[in-house]
Amino acid sequence: YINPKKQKRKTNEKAKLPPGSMGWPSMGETIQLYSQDPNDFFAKKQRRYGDIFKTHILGCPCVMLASPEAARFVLVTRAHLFKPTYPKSKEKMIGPSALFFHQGEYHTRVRKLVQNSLSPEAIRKLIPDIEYVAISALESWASEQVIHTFHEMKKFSFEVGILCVFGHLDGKYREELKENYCIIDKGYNSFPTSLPGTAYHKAILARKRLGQILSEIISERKEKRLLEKDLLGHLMNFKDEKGNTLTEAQIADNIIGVLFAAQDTTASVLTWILKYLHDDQKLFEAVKGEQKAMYESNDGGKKPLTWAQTRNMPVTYKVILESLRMASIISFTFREAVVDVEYEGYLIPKGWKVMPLFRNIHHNPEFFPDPKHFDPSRFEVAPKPNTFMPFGNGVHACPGNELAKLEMLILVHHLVTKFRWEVVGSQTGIEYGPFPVPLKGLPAKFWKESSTQ
Ligand code: HEM
Repeated sequence: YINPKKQKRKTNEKAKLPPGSMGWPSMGETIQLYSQDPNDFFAKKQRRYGDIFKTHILGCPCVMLASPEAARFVLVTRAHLFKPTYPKSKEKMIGPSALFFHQGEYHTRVRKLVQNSLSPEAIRKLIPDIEYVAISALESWASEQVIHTFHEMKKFSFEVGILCVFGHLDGKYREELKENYCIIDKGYNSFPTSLPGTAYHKAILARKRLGQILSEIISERKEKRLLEKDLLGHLMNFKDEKGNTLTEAQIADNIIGVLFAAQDTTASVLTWILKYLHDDQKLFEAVKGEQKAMYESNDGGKKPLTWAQTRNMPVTYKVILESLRMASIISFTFREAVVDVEYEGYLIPKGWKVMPLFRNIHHNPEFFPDPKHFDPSRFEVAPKPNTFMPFGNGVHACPGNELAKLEMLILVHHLVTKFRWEVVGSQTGIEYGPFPVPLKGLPAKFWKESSTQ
């Protein structure tokens, strides 16, 4: 008879830590990570130590995982052994009840509500509204000299986020939300301190204000007894088997969290798409051909796009997938081992962080030949299982992925059928804020195509 508990401990005793260097004990390798392209940092380590290696990041011992199997182990098959982990300052800024900080029953419950409000059935109804937001954005860019593409894309993805969360929200609330989000944006990655006047402190105040605005919106809905099918409606109407509802703070944290998760991510990818299309004329023509055909069949854009049409844009869709792979804007994620875990003979001690390295997997020539080359046709064949995870994997995988793809398709449709654009300046390179975007946010000039013909 073998006692499984003893057996387990024995194996753990034999397991050794993964290879790797821990750097300086206090600062770890943090300085090295931030002083160079983080992907070079990981790629060098991977070449030296293999797919699993240890290091110190932000003062924490950490195991990095660069194989699809290891990422799946942490995010899917053994997800219960690893909890999400974020710096306390970020948790405070977004709100501690937001779903991505949680594991277990509360997470599952809230996630279901978020998923329902972002399901294909829910988002297909938003197509005309998203089209309206996209066209207004494009028209406004065409009336400017030069725009900061990333900033403008952020405005666009925020408006779409608002549509999902609140449906048609009063302009007064929209402006107030935008204003306070901008302040949070500036403070989110700054040094956390309670000193008045600092970007972080201002952001914390703006966060409080966001809570108040949401409270007003909720009161108004309650007064009018509105039963909406948007995310706010789902969260407000929730009742568990015992009749418990969500508190206003839980609702607010989740709404602020979703808007946060939706904005910079989608905006960065859209900025990359514009750069890739701009840099490859043949590709641009192929996308334009596909979209123009649809535009013509919709009476020159008089009829709105249908859900079926958005599901049938194979050329554009592959450009989106390849942009997600190339840019891999979420290069990695963090979890923390809740017990000692053994993987492939290696020990991951309790309390250590683990980081599945999405970007390294997406740029591994074994899964994506010639990985630095932008080639949408590689997606004519489905990638090998678990090698393509731009939206993560498992219990915390992105519930907004269909919406993100839908809004990107819609924006590209209107962009290539009616507008042209030129990137301004000759800078090439990447900026990290913290998601990678083209240098200076891709300054560009837009114009309406008809005015050049
Ligand atoms: C191209 C755009 C986007 C990308 C690349 C992206 C990527 C991701 C990734 C990789 C995760 C998982 C993180 C982890 O496991 O640690 C995630 C989670 C999440 N995303 Fe997205 N996302 C995008 C757009 C959106 C949008 C538009 C929304 C909402 C409208 C959204 C809402 C969320 C939420 C709420 C989570 C947390 C889910 C959970 O913890 O259960 N995302 N996203």
